[in-house]
Amino acid sequence: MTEPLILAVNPGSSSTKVALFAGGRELAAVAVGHDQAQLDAFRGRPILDQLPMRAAAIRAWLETQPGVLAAVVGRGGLLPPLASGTYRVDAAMLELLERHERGEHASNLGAFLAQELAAEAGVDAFVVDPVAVDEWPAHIRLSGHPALPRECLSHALNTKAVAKRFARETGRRYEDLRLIVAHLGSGISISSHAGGRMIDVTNSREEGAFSPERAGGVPAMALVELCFSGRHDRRAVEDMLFREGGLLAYLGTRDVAEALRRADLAGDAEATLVIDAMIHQITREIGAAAAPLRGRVDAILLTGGMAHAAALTAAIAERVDWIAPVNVHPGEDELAALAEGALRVLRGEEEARAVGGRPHSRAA
Ligand SMILES: Nc1ncnc2c1ncn2[C@@H]1O[C@H](COP(=O)(O)OP(=O)(O)O)[C@@H](O)[C@H]1O
Ligand SMILES: CCCC(=O)OP(=O)(O)O
Repeated sequence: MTEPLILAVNPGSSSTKVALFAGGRELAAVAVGHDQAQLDAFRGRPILDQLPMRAAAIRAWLETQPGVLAAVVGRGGLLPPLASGTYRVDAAMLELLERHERGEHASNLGAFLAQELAAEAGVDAFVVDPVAVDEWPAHIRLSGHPALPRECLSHALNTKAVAKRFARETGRRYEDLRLIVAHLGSGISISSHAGGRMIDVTNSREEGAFSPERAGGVPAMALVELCFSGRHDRRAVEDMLFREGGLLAYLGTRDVAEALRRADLAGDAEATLVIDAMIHQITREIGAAAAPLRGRVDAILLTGGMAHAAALTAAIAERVDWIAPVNVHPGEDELAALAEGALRVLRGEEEARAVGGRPHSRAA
């Protein structure tokens, strides 16, 4: 029997990663680049304005690929807090994403792209483990003021996929492991896992370590001063924190390999200081993530684009391997995790959920 052909779509801030899978096997993949001039034209506009451009780029690639699709699956965006799993894209989900009450992010495009391409092929559209996956116990939500609750937004898709892969490879069940997963990409989220749940995680939009382009947690009173200084409007402050913070703000580059080269080969003191600071913040958060696990941690998993840099992962491991052995899983496994999530539903191993809470019937 031939395996169903699944198109997986992962919209990022500057590219859309796309792959075709036959069952769990990747047949072809591409990162459809969107050039800076194209992206600049969308600056300050709603993220959904990018839909026609991104859909056209995927369609052009898809036309070069043989085969008949069985499903399309996209990265899930800033939906209301959800359980981990595969969700059918429906009108309620699209309406929630259109309202973007939890914020704008490239992942909000995933359901729309999946829906549009699936409709053209006459098949179902899904998202898997959206960034809004929330498995927190109640006390984790308190920040220190009731007007400012903590929010769970993270790289749930890659984090869960890497944790489950580690479990498989070591012959154990994810549910039986106590893990810390550090997703080290353009944004950073560092999570504690126990009993098959992500019981705490630093929100990669606004907490924790600074990253190649995000400020992470910043001093609150200084932020208040900045916001009311009259020198910056709301958009400018958001950009300082979200797209133009971290490494980019300090060194003028979000390219970690370049920053490491500058620090190491060019002996650039500023680059050395900033890299040291980022390593310090990452390792401090990993240390903090051990507390909810009572210090009983089976492994620390380092993943995301930055985990390609051996010098960086070695420096992190050296500071945290007193907690647990450190395993490195460079890059991200998001397209495969998307395809696997859709496949579980197509094979009847999992029932697709609906954002409304109840599982969808196939006819919905
Ligand atoms: N070989 C590498 N060495 C060092 N840093 C890298 C390497 N490859 C990617 N990165 C860094 O990883 C970051 C992007 O990570 P990634 O997980 O692809 O994030 P996202 O998908 O959120 O854009 C970039 O800042 C990039 O500089
Ligand atoms: C919004 C939470 C997930 C996140 O930060 O993803 P990216 O790093 O891909 O922007």
